[in-house]
Amino acid sequence: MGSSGDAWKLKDHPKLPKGKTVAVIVLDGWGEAKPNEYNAISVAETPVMDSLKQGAPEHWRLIKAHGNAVGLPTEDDMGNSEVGHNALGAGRIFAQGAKLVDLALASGKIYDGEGFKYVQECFEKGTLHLIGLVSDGGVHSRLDQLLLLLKGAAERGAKRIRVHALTDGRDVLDGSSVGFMETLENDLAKLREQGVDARVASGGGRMYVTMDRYENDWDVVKRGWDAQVLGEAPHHFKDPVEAIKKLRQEPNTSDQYLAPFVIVDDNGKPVGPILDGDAVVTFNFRADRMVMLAKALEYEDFDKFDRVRVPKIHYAGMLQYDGELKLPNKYLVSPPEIDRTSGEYLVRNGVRTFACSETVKFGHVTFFWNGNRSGYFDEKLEEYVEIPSDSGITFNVKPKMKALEIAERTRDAILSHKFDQVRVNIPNSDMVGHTGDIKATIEACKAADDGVKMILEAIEQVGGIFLVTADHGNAEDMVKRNKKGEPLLDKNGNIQILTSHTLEPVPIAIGGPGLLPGVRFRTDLPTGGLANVAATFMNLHGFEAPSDYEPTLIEVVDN
Ligand SMILES: O=C(O)[C@@H](CO)OP(=O)(O)O
Ligand SMILES: [Mn+2]
Ligand SMILES: [Mn+2]
Repeated sequence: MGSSGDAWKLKDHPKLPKGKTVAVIVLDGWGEAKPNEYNAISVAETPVMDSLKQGAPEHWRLIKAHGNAVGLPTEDDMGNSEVGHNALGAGRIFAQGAKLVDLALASGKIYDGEGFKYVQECFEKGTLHLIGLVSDGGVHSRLDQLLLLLKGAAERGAKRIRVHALTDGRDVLDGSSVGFMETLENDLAKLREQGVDARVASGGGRMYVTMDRYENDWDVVKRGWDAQVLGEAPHHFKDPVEAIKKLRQEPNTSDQYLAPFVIVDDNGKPVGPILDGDAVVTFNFRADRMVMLAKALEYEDFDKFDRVRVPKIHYAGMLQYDGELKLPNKYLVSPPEIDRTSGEYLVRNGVRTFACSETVKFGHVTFFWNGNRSGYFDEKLEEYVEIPSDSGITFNVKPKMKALEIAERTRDAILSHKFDQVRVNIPNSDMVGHTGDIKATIEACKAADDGVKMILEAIEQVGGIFLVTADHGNAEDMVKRNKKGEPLLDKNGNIQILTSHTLEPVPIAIGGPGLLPGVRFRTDLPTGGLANVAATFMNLHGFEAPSDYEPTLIEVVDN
């Protein structure tokens, strides 16, 4: 594409009119699965979503939201918000971070780049610190990638390595952090045998330590900073596996919320604070939950918490997490180049756009939607509204979250006639689903359905069009299953709760008084996925999608 305005001009759709208000609603973590007692969506009262389903096959269908359809390495990879919203917004499938890191490690190219060379400069005199999520969840990071990186760094001169491990239990089963830490410890022991001083230095649960997002709660990042950089934490252990086992016995805790700890030597001294002259790599490939730490590590001017001591380090991210902020400046693997997103096209074609969610998902319908880019394309045509999320709680205690507030603001945006597209993420089924609390998740699904109802009523009033879909599954299956699909029990005979996303497809529904009677889902795209949605809503705005976009899901038949 050239840089002239013409390059952005979208062709008129031959049959569909312009000027309709289009609501694009993304239910986070709302997949489709057989009804049963562990399917919180089927158990919940969801009259609006149920009624949309009655519109099948013309106005309701399923689309793929996991694996290759969203640029992940394998069909066993569940979907997630980053890849899901990237695909929804970009209308094309990009090889995503997980895959790009796999390729860079396999070819060895990761070690030839500027980012690795930059951290390597510290290997002679300093310590290499690796900070990130230790699990095989594949949403934010992968343990096998960390192990390869450890080995590769040691082979290339790292003599002293410290891992700052965040425990998961959200993309993987709660309790699995013990096993992951054992695997990591095994590999570190092998490195020690080879003369590399390699150890775990600190740890903590991802939701309580470090991995906050969209600046919802800086205390989370501060707890991590204290442990990782300053070597200060409420709990001291000599052995990280023992640390996890012990801390898991505290009341009301889980892998996700484990208290921060540091590993100390025989004299009680922390083994791995981050010091001047050290190198740091944050090994998560996914952006949202690393951006805040990246700012703390990289920015000279920083007032979000008192860093106490700011070490002079060489810092690189596994990827660059924010292309617009160029954050971090150095990185090991180039991120997917998600360009020419639907958001940018539509704005450049005059479509006035409103986007809204609460803090914990705000960046999903802005940053991820726009190809991991923060900020507006055209301030005059866009308004992004963030409803502040509650912080410091697990969302099962408030399963309604801010669904009502999101819906109200969106309703008002629709009724104001100031926007052509209103785009929202309703987070409940995902955020509460991740807590593993089935009862609360059922309430969450009802709250999301209520939110959809309010938005659809506003669309009805203005004669608009709606498109309702989801970014990946979560709440539709809350139990770990065997290959036959039967619920798995733990050694006490209790079901194993599934806190993670799933591999299930997600629904997509279209409708509203502004939808021409002849518009219906095509039948020749049975494998359609999230990346087909952008062309679909571009059509609903009266435009043809760019030719390299994944094809639209709809056709217009003459009645
Ligand atoms: O909470 C998150 O970070 C992920 C799960 O790891 O969920 P989502 O992709 O829905 O944001
Ligand atoms: Mn999501
Ligand atoms: Mn999620």
